Amino acid sequence: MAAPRNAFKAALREGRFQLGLWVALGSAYAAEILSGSGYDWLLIDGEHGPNDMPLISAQIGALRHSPSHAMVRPPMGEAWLLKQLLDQGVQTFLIPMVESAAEAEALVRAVRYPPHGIRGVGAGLGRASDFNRVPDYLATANDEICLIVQIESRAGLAAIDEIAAVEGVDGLFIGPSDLAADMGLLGEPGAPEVLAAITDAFQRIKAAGKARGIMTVSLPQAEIYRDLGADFMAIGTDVTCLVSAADGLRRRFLGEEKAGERSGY
Ligand SMILES: O=C(O)C(=O)C[C@H](O)[C@@H](O)CO
Repeated sequence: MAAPRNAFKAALREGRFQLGLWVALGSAYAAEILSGSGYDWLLIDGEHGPNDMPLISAQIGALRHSPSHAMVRPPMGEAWLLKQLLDQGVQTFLIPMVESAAEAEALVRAVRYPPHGIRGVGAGLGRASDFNRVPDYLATANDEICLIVQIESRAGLAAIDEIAAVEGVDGLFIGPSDLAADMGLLGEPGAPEVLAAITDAFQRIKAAGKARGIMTVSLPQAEIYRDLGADFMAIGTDVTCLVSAADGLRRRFLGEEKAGERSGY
């Protein structure tokens, strides 16, 4: 028996668009609720959400048998942290703020067993190997890992061709908010200059044969990114959905807003 098949990675390889949602509430219960909403993938955000290892593990567990694939973004791409997440069963990673091919190569090595990498052997203790019930886990695990690196600075954009050429990087994900901030446009991810940079980045990633990812909380912006050729995209967050629904319900009851007025994302 081999490591579990990574359905998200397979879909990207086959060119099937994957729709996602950001999950930052830090709750396994919320993640389980969202797994019924029909998204192809859910991003458990350890960079900005209040998540630690047990909490991330609980969310991975909640999504384990659901149709929504769990992707995890650790606060940073440290090998020791990736090792723990790998053993908990994380197969798809989104690594923030990658700015060079050397960083990307180190990440590839961090998520692979020797001789291709430096991943430590201990998955028998974790969910990754179904707690040591998957006999061929060690021999097959590398093939099912999907590594997505986030490009969200001018330095990352400058190195994008070299980063995209790294074998073992499956996709490049543009972070419009941080990119805008780095470009001197804090809070303006939809600015024309940022869109021009994203358009150019998408073309370069496509030319390298890698998948193009992005996120937004604006539906009109999502349509623009879709037209630009995004292969996978998150179109909102659990937090913004909750705020929008709760605030909107109260406003509608109080007559401050007509039903549907704030349907938004
Ligand atoms: O820079 C970005 O954009 C991202 O990395 C996504 C964010 O962290 C954020 O917009 C999530 O709401």
